[in-house]
Amino acid sequence: MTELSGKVQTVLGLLDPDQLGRTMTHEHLTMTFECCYVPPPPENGQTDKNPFQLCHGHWLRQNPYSCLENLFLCQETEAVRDELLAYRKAGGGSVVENTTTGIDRDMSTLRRLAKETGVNIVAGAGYYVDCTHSDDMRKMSVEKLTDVIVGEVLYGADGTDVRCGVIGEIGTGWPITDSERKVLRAAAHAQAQLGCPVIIHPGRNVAAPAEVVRILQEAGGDICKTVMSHLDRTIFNHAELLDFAEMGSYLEYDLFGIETLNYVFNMDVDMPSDSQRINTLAFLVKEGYEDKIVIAHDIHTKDRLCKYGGHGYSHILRNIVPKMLKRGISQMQVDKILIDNPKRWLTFK
Ligand SMILES: CC(=O)NCCS(=O)(=O)O
Repeated sequence: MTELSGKVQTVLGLLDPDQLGRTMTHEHLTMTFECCYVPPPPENGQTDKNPFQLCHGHWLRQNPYSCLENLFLCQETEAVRDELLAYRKAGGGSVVENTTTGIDRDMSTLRRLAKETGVNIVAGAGYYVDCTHSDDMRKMSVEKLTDVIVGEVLYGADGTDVRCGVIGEIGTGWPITDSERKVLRAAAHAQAQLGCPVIIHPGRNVAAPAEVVRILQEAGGDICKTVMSHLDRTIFNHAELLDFAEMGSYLEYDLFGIETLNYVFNMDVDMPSDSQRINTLAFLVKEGYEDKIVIAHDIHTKDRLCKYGGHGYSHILRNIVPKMLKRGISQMQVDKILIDNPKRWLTFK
């Protein structure tokens, strides 16, 4: 037992879990995604020059990673602040901010956003995918990495006294690299010490989520307190999805609002539409997993903000929930997905 037991840790301090309200479990409020820039496809004519005009809106939404300027969400703090205020008005209470080391976590900005908007913000500890790992960090042992992660939760991250309340998103690719394996083991060790929530970014392969769970389990991680993100672009077949669900993690559908034709990070993947995501949620509910589902938008590029004609942080509350109800998910089940499941996950043991 620590002083964290039974509490949620936000960037403004400890919170009674009942205060969380509706919670998006996977968002970014300030980050850079430069590491994932993809040069514009030569065949479609559009360049990435001056893309933030209405006439280029469709191109930008179809090629979000091919415009460098689009990858700097960190330049939009004022717009994000306004959108968080709108999120509160729409009935939102809390947001888990998944930016970890490697994609420019900014603890002071998170604290400011929480103070100015009244939205509870839970920040993430640990490291993003291999290509963002520094030389220094690659030399660290699992024990040293564990100490760093534990320190970010207990004392504060990036030289500030602002504390993280969740480990992740811990980034992994496919195949999982040696450095990513070390970070996964460190995350599991830190979780075993702290009794805290963990959230994983799996590689873009159907086998990736289960492989991550096996690594965490072997290192003493608590799978029941772990969220597997991005299942929308990772596991498609219903039988394979049920096999993975059996392993016991939370199942996160967190790309609501993304409806691209070509998923440039894995062209074999057909990115689902929001309607297809809702049908998958209805399927999981029917199969008895209503206590394991969490959802979000994972906003990580500028084009998804309302300022640029995007859906913003309130899309799920405004548009997705009404359609979930129409597709046979009850209000009680919606409340589990938006309130009870995030609360259980985020509460320290
Ligand atoms: C910030 C981040 O990692 N987002 C995930 C994008 S992905 O296309 O689902 O991998």
